[in-house]
Amino acid sequence: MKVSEYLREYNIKLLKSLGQNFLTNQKIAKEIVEKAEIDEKDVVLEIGPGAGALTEYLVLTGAKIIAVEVDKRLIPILKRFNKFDNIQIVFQDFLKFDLSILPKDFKVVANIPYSITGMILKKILFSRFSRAVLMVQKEVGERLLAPPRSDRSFLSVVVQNFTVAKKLLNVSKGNFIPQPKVDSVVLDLKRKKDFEYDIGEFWNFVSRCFEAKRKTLYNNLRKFTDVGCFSGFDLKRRPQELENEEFLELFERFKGCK
Ligand SMILES: C[S@@+](CC[C@H](N)C(=O)[O-])C[C@H]1O[C@@H](n2cnc3c(N)ncnc32)[C@H](O)[C@@H]1O
Repeated sequence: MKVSEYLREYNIKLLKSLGQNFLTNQKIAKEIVEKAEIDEKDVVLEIGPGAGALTEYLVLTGAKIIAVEVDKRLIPILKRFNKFDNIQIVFQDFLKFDLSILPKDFKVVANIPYSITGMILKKILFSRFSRAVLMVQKEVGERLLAPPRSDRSFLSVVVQNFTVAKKLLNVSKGNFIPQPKVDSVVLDLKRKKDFEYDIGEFWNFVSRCFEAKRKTLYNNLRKFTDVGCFSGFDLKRRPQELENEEFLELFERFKGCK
């Protein structure tokens, strides 16, 4: 059955507040799962399975799938997966879901609710994931991948230092019901095994460097640390102008100085 038929059969009206734009194009769902290169030894987290568009293909990989969905109205639609013994569907708010129960190096494949993208990303990056294939709003995805000296945020710097990040697919808004206002992209975030810092500390540091994006690094840093720690560094630049590696260097200095 098609996604729209399931929704009609169970009389479910999709909610904007839960970011419920369901993927209707099965070819795209299949392609996303193929590009995630799942094998049967993997444990895969799906956030927000919705009516199961991606789940259909995830379950066929033979991997162990844990799907976390907040909307219990979708139980009758998702119960069709009960016949598979490699999937567990948990009806819970993902933001309250305990990721520490998943084994190290688990993967994430999800078309996430856009209104909580930042919180979802934070939770994934702070976990023991190895790779995340995520559909996000195009503008958000492009900003996450934005290089130095373009319109980027602290999250672009964190994501690009902590993972090898690239775009896998463009997905236009016509492939969803209801149709969202914006297009989407699918990102591939592969954790860098050699990132040697505490992600929480690095996250806080970079976010403070970007606190006032239009101000210089000097002005941002002096609010929380001794700028003397960064001697020899050109602090007259704005945070968007630095290379990713320069943030690692700044962070090293900051830690050494504390
Ligand atoms: C963009 S839809 C994607 C649905 C489906 N995966 C697809 O591709 O068609 C986002 C899904 O996330 C669910 N969702 C929203 N907030 C959530 C939360 N806090 N925890 C878990 N699921 C959530 C929504 O109910 C919805 O099913």
